[in-house]
Formats: sequence, C-alpha cells, structure tokens
Amino acid sequence: MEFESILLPGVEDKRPVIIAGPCSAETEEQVLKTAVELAGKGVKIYRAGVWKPRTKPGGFEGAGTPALKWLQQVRRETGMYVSTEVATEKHVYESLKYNMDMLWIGARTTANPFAVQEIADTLKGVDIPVLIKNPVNPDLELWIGAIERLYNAGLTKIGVIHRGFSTNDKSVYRNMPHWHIPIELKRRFPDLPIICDPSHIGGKRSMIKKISQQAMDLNYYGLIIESHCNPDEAWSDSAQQITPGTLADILNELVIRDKVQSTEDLSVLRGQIDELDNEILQLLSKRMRVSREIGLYKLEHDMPVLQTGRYDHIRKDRVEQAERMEMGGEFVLKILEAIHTESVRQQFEVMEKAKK
Ligand SMILES: O=C(O)C(=O)C[C@]1(C(=O)O)C=C[C@@H](O)C=C1
Repeated sequence: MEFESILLPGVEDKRPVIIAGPCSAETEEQVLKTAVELAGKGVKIYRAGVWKPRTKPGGFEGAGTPALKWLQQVRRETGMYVSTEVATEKHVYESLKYNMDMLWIGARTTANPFAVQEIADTLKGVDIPVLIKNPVNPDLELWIGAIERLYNAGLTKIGVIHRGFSTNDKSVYRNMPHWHIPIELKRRFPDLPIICDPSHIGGKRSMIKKISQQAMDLNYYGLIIESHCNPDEAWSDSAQQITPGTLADILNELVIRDKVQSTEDLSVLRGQIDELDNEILQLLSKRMRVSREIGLYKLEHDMPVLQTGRYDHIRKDRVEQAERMEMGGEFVLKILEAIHTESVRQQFEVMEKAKK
C-alpha cells in the first residue's frame, strides 16, 4: 500500500500535528466557544463527535446531524478544518453533505469488518483523509484489515489513531497502550502516519502530558486530544477533557526529539548490540541441541515430552533471577514461553526422525 499525506492545505507538516476539540458536540455555543479558544492557541484541525456510540442506551448519544452545521460554522468563523467520527453509511453521507474535511472511524467500528466495509463502499471515489482508530481488542491484523478495506476502495489519504485497547483489569490506563502493536504497524507500513490519542489511553487529565511525550519519543506523527471549554461540565468523558489553555501548556512543554542521530555516535553501541544478539542466538542454538538430546532420551525411556513440573520450576526460577537483574518478569516469561514452545517442537521433530 502506498499512502498519500493526510495533511490539509496550510497545515504545517511538523510533528506533532494536532487535532483537538470536544469529545462530543453538545450545543452550538459549546462547539463554537471551544473552537474559538483552540484556534486562538494555534490549533488547525478541530474534532467533535456528533454520533456517540455509548456502551449502554440512555446516555447522551450525540446531537446528530444538526451538530454538523455547528461544525460548518466553526470552519467559517475560525478557519479551522473540521472532522468527525463516522460509523455507518448514513454518517458518511451526512458528513460529506456538510463538507467535513476529515473523518475518523472509532475503535468499536474498526472491530467490525461489516461496518468498515460499508464505510469504505460509501467513500468510494471520495478524496478525503480518513483516520482509523485501533480496534478495541489488541488485534493488529484486524486494524490492518480496516486499512486495507479503505485502501481497496481507492482511499489513499489514510492515517491511524492509537487510542489504546480495552481491558477489564484494573489499570492506571483507561485503555491499555500495548505500544508494541502500533510499533509493529509502523514497522510494516513506515509511511502510515500514526496519531496518538492520549485522552482515551489515559482516561484522565493528569496522564495526557506523559502519554503525549511517550508518543513523541516513539516518533508518532500527531496527537488527537479532547479539549472542552468547560471540561467539568462536559456531557461525556468529562474526566479526560482539558481546557484549550491546558492543552497549549502541555504542547509547549513537549520535547520533540527530531534530530537524525549521526550514525557515528551510534555505530559503536550498535556494534555491541550486534555482537550480543549473535551471542544470544548461539546460546539459544546450544540450548535447542541439548533439548533435542533430551527428546531422544525421552523416546528411549517412554517419557512424555511435556514436563510441567520442570517447566514450572524454570519459569519461577528465571523470573526471580531476571527481576534481580532489573528486567521485567513479564518480559522474561514471554521469552521463556517462546523458548519452551520451540524446544517442545524440536523434541517432536527429533523423535519423529528417530522413529523412521
Ligand atoms: O526438562 C525437560 O524435560 C525438557 O525437555 C526441557 C524443557 C525445556 O526446554 O526447558 C522442554 C520441555 C519440557 O516441558 C520441560 C523443559
């Protein structure tokens, strides 16, 4: 896939590109007041949810089509570009009718291939930038599938929004960042712009600055941040919205590390990494050799391949050791699991060969 820039004319191509605005368009007055304040802080792309997918019925489900007229007024009065979320064919038609400049697809919608296909079919032949939020579940292929559906419909101005992944566990995050997922997406599609949504990842005002900085250090292209003229009174997601003033303070304090490292400085350290990786691979290969010997021993002595007692002991012992060495236990567990899986596979293989 080859992507075109999502940037609209006149918006500076400089990290971070900022999209800001309230979670929901509530009233004409709130939409305009917030917009005027944001425009005053230099924001160029305004966001507001017009149709709100809520977990349960009965809450505020958005002001609907009339709110698109308020957004048009924002464009007229402030010169900002305007964007909103679409989830159905009707949303797309209405948004195009009212000249939205950019659209985004929400996390619940991305998780549903039928809905994404419906949006893609409706957008066929339309030249508009579309941002695709990650699906609620941590499934990279589903996210990529949504990108492909839009791309196959002829859209090339595509970007993604990393808004975190739903969790039932108690966590400091509202949605778990699982940074490795967007990092892998970036590895596979280096030209795809990734925008971080610290409002939904953090779920509270106090976390927005830290998450935004992390996103910048991971080379994200932009930030989409919920901002409301009176966050305490917001009709949805009050805890995570900030005033335009706070937003400007956070953006001013962000450190953008954009220098292209001179390769000389890094080459010595990268040489060390190359050597260490080589040692790790040699050790792993030695370990597999021993494991294959164990496999043959088990075949001769009628022992099952899987030895849960031994495996359990290895996990506990190595995690304790790793923690003493200041590495995360979870990280080491993942490695041990991968090693064990390969070890078992190699034992099966060597036993099959020996039987022939
Ligand atoms: O100790 C064994 O029995 C092995 O085969 C080695 C090993 C491992 O790779 O660590 C592999 C499979 C078993 O389930 C337990 C451990």
